[in-house]
Amino acid sequence: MAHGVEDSHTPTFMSVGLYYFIAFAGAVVVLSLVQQRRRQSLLPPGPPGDPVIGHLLRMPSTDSALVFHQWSRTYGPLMHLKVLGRSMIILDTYQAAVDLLDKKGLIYSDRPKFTLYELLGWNSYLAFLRYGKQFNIHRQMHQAYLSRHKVEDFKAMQTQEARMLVRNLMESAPERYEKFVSRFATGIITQIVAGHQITSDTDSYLHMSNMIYEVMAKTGPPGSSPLDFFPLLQHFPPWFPGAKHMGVVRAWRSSIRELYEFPLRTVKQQQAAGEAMPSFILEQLEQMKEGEDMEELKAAAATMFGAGEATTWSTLCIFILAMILHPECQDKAHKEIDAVIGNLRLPEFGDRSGLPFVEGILQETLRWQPAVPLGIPHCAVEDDIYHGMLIPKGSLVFSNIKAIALDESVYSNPTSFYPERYLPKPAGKGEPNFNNVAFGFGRRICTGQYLADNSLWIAIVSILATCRITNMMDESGKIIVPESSLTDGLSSHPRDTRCIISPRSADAEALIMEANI
Ligand code: HEM
Repeated sequence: MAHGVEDSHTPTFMSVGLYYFIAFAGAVVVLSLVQQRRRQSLLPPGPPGDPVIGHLLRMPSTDSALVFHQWSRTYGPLMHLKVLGRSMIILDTYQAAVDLLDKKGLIYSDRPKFTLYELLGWNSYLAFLRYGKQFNIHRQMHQAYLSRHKVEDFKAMQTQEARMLVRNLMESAPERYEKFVSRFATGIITQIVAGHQITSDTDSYLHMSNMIYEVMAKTGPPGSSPLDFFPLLQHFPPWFPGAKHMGVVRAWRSSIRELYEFPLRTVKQQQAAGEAMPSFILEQLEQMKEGEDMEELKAAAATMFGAGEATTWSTLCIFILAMILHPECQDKAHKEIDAVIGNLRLPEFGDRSGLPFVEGILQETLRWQPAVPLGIPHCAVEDDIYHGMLIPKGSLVFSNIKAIALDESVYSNPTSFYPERYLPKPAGKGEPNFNNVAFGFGRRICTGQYLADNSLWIAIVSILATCRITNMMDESGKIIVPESSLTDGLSSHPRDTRCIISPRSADAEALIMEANI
């Protein structure tokens, strides 16, 4: 072979490099496949999914929390689902929720990006904020005004509102009961947030709360819209498969913005006229400096409305449903109230510790049909290992509150409504109260829990002390027994609460009608 002429079989520097590169790339691919396999094998168990789309087509269209709980019976307390490449982890037991969301708050306090809620204009609602500086500001504002200590100041107002609720129920036709319960829930929030008392059906705040209920009912559990998994769908018309929630966005977005603007605008006008009542907004305005940005305050106030009304309203409607179905519980509550309070006065907060059965009714209402059955998803900010299982960074982590309520190892006969279960043994079963579950977990636990607890208790005890809730009859005189099923939304609501609410006695009626409200 002549010098300087390359043998075509001798590898050149370039081709050697190419071999090395191909070998290296191959090794990387193999290694990442091995690693992916290993990660897959570490994921919590879950039902089989489809290629690429995962469990998208298998997601339940109703009763998601219950369906997930049924699946968890096969796959265990930590279940993994995947939708369009995104991991979802469903926590089926109290222990798993506490171990992850409470004890590992640094990892599990974020929220995922909720594309649907962003499109609706709810992106700066505390409940949907990512974990960070803005979250800390909003959370601090809420906690300071709704702390266990501060909510003591609202008890007198809540008692008044509860008595007004009972008077309205006694005087109104059955088809208006739910409206008055909603007015009670909204009325408490408007007084706290804006110092505004609702006195008529045409109140602007009632109109706004109806809008929120409607939007919540039409958009399913949080984080479950196809838009959340596939944001490109926002560019498609509502008739396009998966894009139906764009119809809700288009119809309601501008009205939702009004919930941000209206409360602050009105309180500022009242403040200028020297007529503003004490409220969250007024207190914040008084602490703010001239020219300070108002957006955070608007969002924090709007969140209180959004998060506080529908949940309280739905829980009280669940109580009414439970009472229709369980007259024996009403009888026991009546006996307890008569023995402790008598029939010469109405209940007050000071009576609470003396009424353990009524307390059981409240706890059982929260447990029997939780109003927020899947909580609001948390998001893992880094990979985590729990009992040898991998929870990948970015996973949506749901605490299945409904499943925890149905845990037979904690609650005997869990589907039955049985307030005695909370009484200490031997009178009851000494089972744990549910208010440490119903309001969620960790650093994202409900900021309104103490306020809500008081609103629910005073409404429930006031109704029980003065009214009897009975079945309605149809035209043929047959008793209507409502089904105990709930809608599937950010908060769930009973589908049927048809009943008759009437005064328990002439004395009870007189007490309510003569109360100084
Ligand atoms: C019966 C009534 C209520 C129930 C059952 C309820 C339940 C819940 C649940 C389950 C969560 C999710 C917690 C988590 O992520 O782990 C939550 C969050 C929240 N709730 Fe409530 N809630 C009620 C009433 C209220 C009220 C009256 C307010 C305020 C006035 C309120 C404000 C909030 C806020 C701001 C969040 C989000 C907290 C955050 O993301 O940091 N809630 N609630």
